Amino acid sequence: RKPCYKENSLPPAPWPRLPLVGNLFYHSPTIASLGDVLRRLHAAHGPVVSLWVGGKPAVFITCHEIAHRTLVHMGTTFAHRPRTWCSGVNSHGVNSADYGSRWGLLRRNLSSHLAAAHARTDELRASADRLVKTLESAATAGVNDGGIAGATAVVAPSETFRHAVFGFFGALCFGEGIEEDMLRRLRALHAEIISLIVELDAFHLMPAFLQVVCYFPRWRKLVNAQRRHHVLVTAIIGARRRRREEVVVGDAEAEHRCYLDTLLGLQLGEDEMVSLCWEYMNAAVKTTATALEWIMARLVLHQDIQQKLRNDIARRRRATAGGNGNHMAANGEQQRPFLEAVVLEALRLHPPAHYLLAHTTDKDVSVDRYVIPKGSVVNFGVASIGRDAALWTDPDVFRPERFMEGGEGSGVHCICTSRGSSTPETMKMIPFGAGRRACPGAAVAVTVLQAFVEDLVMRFEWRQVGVAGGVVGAAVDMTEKPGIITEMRVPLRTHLVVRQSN
Ligand code: HEM
Repeated sequence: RKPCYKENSLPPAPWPRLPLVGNLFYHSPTIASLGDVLRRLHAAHGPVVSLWVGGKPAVFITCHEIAHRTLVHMGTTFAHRPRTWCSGVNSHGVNSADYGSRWGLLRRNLSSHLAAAHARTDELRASADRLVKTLESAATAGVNDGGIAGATAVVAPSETFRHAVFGFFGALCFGEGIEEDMLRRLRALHAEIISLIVELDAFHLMPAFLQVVCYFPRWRKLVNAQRRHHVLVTAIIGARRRRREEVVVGDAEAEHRCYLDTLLGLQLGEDEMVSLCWEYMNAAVKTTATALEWIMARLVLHQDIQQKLRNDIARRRRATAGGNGNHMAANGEQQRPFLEAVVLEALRLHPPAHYLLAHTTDKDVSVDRYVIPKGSVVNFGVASIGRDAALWTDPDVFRPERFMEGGEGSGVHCICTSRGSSTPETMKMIPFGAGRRACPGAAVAVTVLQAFVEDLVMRFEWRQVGVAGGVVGAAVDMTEKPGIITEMRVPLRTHLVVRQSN
C-alpha cells in the first residue's frame, strides 16, 4: 500500500500540481529559472520547500543547520541517490552508485588515489608552470591596450585555465605521457556530451515522460558522442594496460600510479572503467576551472586584496626560505594562509555547483515540522547557504579576512564528512557538500586552486581592462550563467601585466 500523508505534513509546494507532470516543470522549466522560483518559495515558506516531479516531491533545503542534521547526523539515510532509467556514460560512476558495498569499494579506491595525488606536487608545479608560460606568451604577443611598459596585453584566460586544469587531471587520471592531441579530442568530446545533457535531468528534476520528449531529438547525437568517447577512452586504457605489462617491476613502482592503474587493479569491466574515467574528468575539470576563473575575476575587481595576497605569499616564501616555515596565530594554532582565505571566500560567494547532486532517503524522515517521504529527491541550496545573511555579515561582499583568525569563517573548512569533523558552525558553506556523499576531490581541488592562484598572482598583475594610469574602464561582469555548473556569463577579460620582479 502506498503511504498516505496529510498534505500539510509535506514541505510546502506551490499550486497547481498536475497528474504525471507535477509542478516543477510548470514553475521552472529550466535550470536558469529554478533559482528564482526557489528564492520566492523559501522567502514565503522558510528553508524547507518542495516542488513536484511527476508524482514525487523534490525537497529543497537552504538551512545549514538542517543540512548538518540530515547530511551528517542522518548520514546513512540521506546517502542514497535517486534511481534513473538511463544515465549513459555516467551509469557506472561513484556518484550514481547505490549507497552500498560497490559504492564503498569505488569511493575508497578514488579517495586513496586522490590522497596520494595530493602529494604529487611535481605534477602540480609542472601544470602551473605550463599555465604561466601560456599566459606569458599571450601577454607578450597580445594587444597592449594601456600603454604600460613591458609585456602586457588584454587576455581572456578562461580557455587557458580550462586546458591547464584538464591537463593536470588528465595526467592524474590516465598517467603521464598522454598525447596532447588525445587530450584535446577527449576535451572536445566531454564538451559535446555535456552540451547534450538536459540540465534539469542531471538533478533528477524531470518526470519520465518529459525526459523522453526532451531527449528524443538529441538522442542519436548523444549516443554517437558517447560511442566516440568510449572508443577513445578504450584506446587509452589499452595503451596503459600494454605499458604496465611492458614496464619492468622496479620501474613500475617508481612510476606514479594513475587512477586508471587503480581501476585496472580492481579487475573491472571495460564499460565500468570508461564510465569511471568519464566521471573523474567530468567531476574534476569544469568545477575546478570555473572556480579558478571566479577567483581571478574577484582578484581583478579587488586590486587591494590582490596586492595583499601577493605580499602575504612573498612573506611566507621568505620565511620558509629562511627556515621559519611556522606561521603561528595568537591561539597557538597554525595561521591560515591568506591564499586559502581568498580561495574559501570565492567558493563561498561563487560555488561552482549551486546545488548538490540529488540525494534521496531510504525511509520517511521528519525534518522540522515536515515529513520527507521515502524516495523523494532531496537537494540543498549551496549558494543560498553561503550567502545567508543570518550567517555572514555583508554576505555579498568579497572579504577573505572573514576566514582569518578571529573572523566569522575561521572555523569553517570545506571538507565535512563525519560527525566528528563537523558542527553546524563548520557548515556555514558547503561548496563540496557534506556527509557520506561529500565530494572526495575537495582537498585536491583546493590544493590545485591555491597552487595555480599563487603562481598567477606572483607572475602577473591582473588589472581591469582599460585601467591604465589610474583610469577605471570596463568593470568585470560578475553576472552568473546558471547551469549544472554556474559559470561567469561573460568570460573574464583582464589586462595582464608580466611582473618584472617575481
Ligand atoms: C572546485 C572543485 C569541485 C567542486 C566545487 C565539487 C563539488 C562537488 C559537489 C557539490 C558534489 C556533490 C556532493 C553531494 O551530492 O552531496 C561532488 C561530488 C563528487 N565529486 Fe566533486 N567537486 C570538485 C572537484 C572534484 C574533483 C577534483 C573530483 C575527483 C577527481 C571530484 C569527484 C567527485 C565525485 C566522484 C563525487 C560523487 C561522490 C559520491 O557520490 O560519493 N570532485 N563534488
